[in-house]
Amino acid sequence: MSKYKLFLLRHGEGAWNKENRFCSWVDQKLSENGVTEAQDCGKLLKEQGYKFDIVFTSILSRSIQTAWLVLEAMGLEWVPVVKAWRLNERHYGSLIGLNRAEMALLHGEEKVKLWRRSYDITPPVIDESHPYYHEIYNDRRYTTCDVPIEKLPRAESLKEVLDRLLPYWDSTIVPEIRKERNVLISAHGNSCRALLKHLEGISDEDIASVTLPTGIPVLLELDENLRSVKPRQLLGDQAKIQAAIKKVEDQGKAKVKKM
Ligand SMILES: O=C(O)[C@@H](COP(=O)(O)O)OP(=O)(O)O
Repeated sequence: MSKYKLFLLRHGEGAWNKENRFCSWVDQKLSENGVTEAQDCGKLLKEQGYKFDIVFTSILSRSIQTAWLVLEAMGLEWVPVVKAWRLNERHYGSLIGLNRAEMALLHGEEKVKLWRRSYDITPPVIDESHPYYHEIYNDRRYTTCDVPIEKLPRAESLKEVLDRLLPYWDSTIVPEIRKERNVLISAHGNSCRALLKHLEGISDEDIASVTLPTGIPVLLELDENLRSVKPRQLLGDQAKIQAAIKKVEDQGKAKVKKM
């Protein structure tokens, strides 16, 4: 029986989503389109009569900005926004900054699909020679985490995302849900996929075909044990949502650059 409702949201389109680059722990703001997506998401939730008592985000700007825009559109600016690195996007290691279509040309679409969607394959780690290494690990936000900077990930599989996210889910988010607070998690494609895998009991194989578009609220209905009891609902125009999912999937296709 459905006892609790929970919303997951992948942030609105970010600048590097648009450029088809692996963004991961690089802190990019929303694109103009991403701002509109987040505002539209808030309007839709308001129209449908939903309210939030607390919002959880990662410590990456695109998820925080999305939460703010959603709350503003709902007239709920006063609602607390709680941030944690444990909701950050998956750490894509040395793939960070690279263009997916170019990687598909170089390494093949299958390899890029494995990197992006397999459950337990960790991409190559980032090291100090990587152009974004210092930008990430010298960022003051990472001194605020519950683990020291040197222990923070250097690359993660989806499984490793779930391993670092679950303790936070259990200790901090679950108690709010059990208090019957209306919770929104504004996070990322892969941190939301990891949580979905856990809540819906999706197999290691089947999670590969779950793709989330930007700016679309995902409604989950959970039972007493916080397990999903109904198929997830992606709210909004279903044809547009399917097209947006296909667009994300196609980001990993090899495209020959026009001369
Ligand atoms: O890191 C990124 O570039 C994307 C996910 O990339 P894919 O797994 O879809 O390749 O994360 P998000 O935009 O949700 O923060």
